Amino acid sequence: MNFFISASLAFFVLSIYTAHYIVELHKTTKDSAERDFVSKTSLYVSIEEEEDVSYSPLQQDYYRDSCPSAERIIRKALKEIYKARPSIAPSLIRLLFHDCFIEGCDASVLVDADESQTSEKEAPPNLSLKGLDVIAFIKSELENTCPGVVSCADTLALATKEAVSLAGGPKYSLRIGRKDSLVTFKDIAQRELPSPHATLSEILARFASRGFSPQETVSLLGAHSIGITHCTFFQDRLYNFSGTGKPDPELNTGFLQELKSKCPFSASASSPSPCPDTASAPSLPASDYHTNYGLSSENQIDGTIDLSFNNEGGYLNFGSRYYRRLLQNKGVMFSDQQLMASEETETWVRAYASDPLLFQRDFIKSMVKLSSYHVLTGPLGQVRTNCSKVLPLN
Ligand code: HEM
Ligand SMILES: [Ca+2]
Ligand SMILES: [Ca+2]
Repeated sequence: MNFFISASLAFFVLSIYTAHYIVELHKTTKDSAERDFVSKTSLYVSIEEEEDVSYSPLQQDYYRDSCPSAERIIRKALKEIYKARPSIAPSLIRLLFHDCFIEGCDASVLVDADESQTSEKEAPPNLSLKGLDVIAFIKSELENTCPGVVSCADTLALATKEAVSLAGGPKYSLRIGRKDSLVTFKDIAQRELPSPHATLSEILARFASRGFSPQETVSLLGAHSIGITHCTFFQDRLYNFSGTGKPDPELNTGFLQELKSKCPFSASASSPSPCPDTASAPSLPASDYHTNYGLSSENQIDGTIDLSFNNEGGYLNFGSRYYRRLLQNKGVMFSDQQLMASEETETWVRAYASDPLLFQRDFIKSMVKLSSYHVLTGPLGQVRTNCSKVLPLN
């Protein structure tokens, strides 16, 4: 009797899980090649599911037999690169966000355009991404040791985890076993990545549709306590806010002067056209975009602001200093300062400003959630050998 109940319960749970899995399949397959692939393998999916006893499709020790040194290789490589190029840490964190936010953590953002598809990298919010060269380098190290085993999506998630720690953020562990996509999503990236001109309700809606609460959204934005922002993304706030010809009245006046001196007036900010809904890219020449990832931003046409403000508040204030600046109306982008626009989000800004440990705990949870969002696992997806090239299906 007991056996009968638990057996049917198990069957019930399994069928829900399998059904859910298949719904997910349909949601994620944007491309007919991938759809073909899925229909050929869907039987395999259900068998695979019955054998999978773990709750999450990702696993603790996924490469234990196939590539036991994977995490060590990634950690060592990133540590070396970081010494010569500390800007790699924020660049990877942003790269992970842009990958995971668009159709999940599947390394779709890394794929080059070819005859059959455009590239997500060409979507305007992605034009200023950096660190792709470093993922390619680490992946080639992994290929030397365990060819064809470690996915680009896992490489990016694990390298980002190291980057957070190297940049003074909290340490966390990740489950692994992500697979790489067969397609890229340029149009979705263009439409869905939040703009630096977005209002709070727009920002919260984008994150909510991916299952992130307002609190989780506020905690993730703490990543804006490191790295850089091109002047282009907030210039309108300095010279021509909402077409008024005046600065954003919300902006701290001392900070306004500081920003103006680093981002002198340029014609594009005075243009009467309203801010586009998606982030407009800084006008980096193509050669710069493709080859100069490692060069300092001084070499670029557009000026930049250092978001860490020389590690204001101490090196260990990763995160918290961002919220303290928001309390002083010193958010750099309009979207940053918007976190003060509702009581709920303001409450979390205050909490994280005054309690770095609370921030670290919540940031870890949100980063793990972001790094595991909508992953391809099991027979879905592939393990690319070169992160910028999808492998042919057969
Ligand atoms: C409302 C949501 C967000 C908007 C509008 C936004 C927008 C931007 C923009 C415009 C930049 C400047 C890029 C450049 O000038 O090259 C930037 C930088 C950055 N963003 Fe975000 N972002 C958002 C959320 C996030 C999240 C959730 C994370 C990570 C968890 C993140 C991590 C970063 C990092 C680390 C940088 C610095 C990049 C570097 O120095 O290379 N952002 N963001
Ligand atoms: Ca993706
Ligand atoms: Ca997906």
